[in-house]
Amino acid sequence: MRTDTATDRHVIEATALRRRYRASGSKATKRNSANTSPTATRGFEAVRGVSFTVARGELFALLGTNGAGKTSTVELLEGLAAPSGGQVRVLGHDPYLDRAAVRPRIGVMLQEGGFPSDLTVRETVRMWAGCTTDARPAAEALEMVGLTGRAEVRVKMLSGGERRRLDLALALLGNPELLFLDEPTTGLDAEVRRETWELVRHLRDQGTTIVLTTHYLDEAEALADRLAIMRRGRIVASGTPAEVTAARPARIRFELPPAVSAGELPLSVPAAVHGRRVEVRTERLQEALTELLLWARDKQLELVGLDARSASLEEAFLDIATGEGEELAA
Ligand SMILES: Nc1ncnc2c1ncn2[C@@H]1O[C@H](COP(=O)(O)OP(=O)(O)OP(=O)(O)O)[C@@H](O)[C@H]1O
Repeated sequence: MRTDTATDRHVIEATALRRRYRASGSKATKRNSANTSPTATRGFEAVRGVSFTVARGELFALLGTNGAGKTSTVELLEGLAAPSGGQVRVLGHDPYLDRAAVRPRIGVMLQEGGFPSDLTVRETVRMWAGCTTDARPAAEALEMVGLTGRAEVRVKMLSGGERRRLDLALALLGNPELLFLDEPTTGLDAEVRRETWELVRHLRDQGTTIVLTTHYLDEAEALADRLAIMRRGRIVASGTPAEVTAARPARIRFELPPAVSAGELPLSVPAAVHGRRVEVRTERLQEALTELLLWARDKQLELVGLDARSASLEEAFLDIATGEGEELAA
């Protein structure tokens, strides 16, 4: 019986987490990687004091450019490596030291599953099920990811997208409370991507806590309850997708009406004019838009191509994750 209410609320608690890759030959290795760069041989701190929590039933996305430290962080949560500093609790346990307690309760979808390619899909799932506590039936796992019709096909004959779905089926076998999805839709076509999103939403709605790393910002925007953006080993922005984008200016675009010059636009709306295209960037979208529309009505002008929208997560991400300036607060 679990009595710890903080644990019930927070499936993951990471506090000032650090991870340093030591010089070559150390035990601190990263899965699927054999980094022999000079940086790696000198030792390199990939995670530099990261703190966050993930609540039960929440879908939390970890974003960042290549090399930001996402995989290095997630591996600490999965118990694949010990942190070099800070603390991590997963389902109330240290995932590295208490791996036996944590592992049966989590599902991990790796970036590259790496299973024997001569086995069929069904054989692969059965083999994996043999290593999984209370595995769900193979047929059920395949049905969930839409691979039922491919059960007798050898893994080496699968497309890249089908392999990702097989990876997902394996991660779901143990009916995990906590699911780690590492770029789950890479290589999937648009339709299968949407189906995967539906499955992920369904799992979340059933109460599965999900940690997602992805390079697709529309995926994070569509799925995440909360997200964190990493840059150079630190979390530089976090919150709901709406909170992360709210701090970024919205934009309004339209065609400058004929017989109107740029100088005649309402002054309190600072606008950039390129040819006849007008673009307004503003942190007060509603106010600026109202002012513009009232001005247009007053002048009886039609604003052709009018398009007003809040910043997308993609715009916010590019601003935040690739920014070269001072580090933003987490
Ligand atoms: N085994 C290793 N030894 C030394 N440095 C490493 C090792 N593995 C990763 N790194 C470095 O740690 C940093 C973070 O890498 P990590 O893979 O965690 O980033 P990421 O955000 O997951 O990137 P990606 O989106 O490309 O998967 C990178 O600079 C990387 O080169």
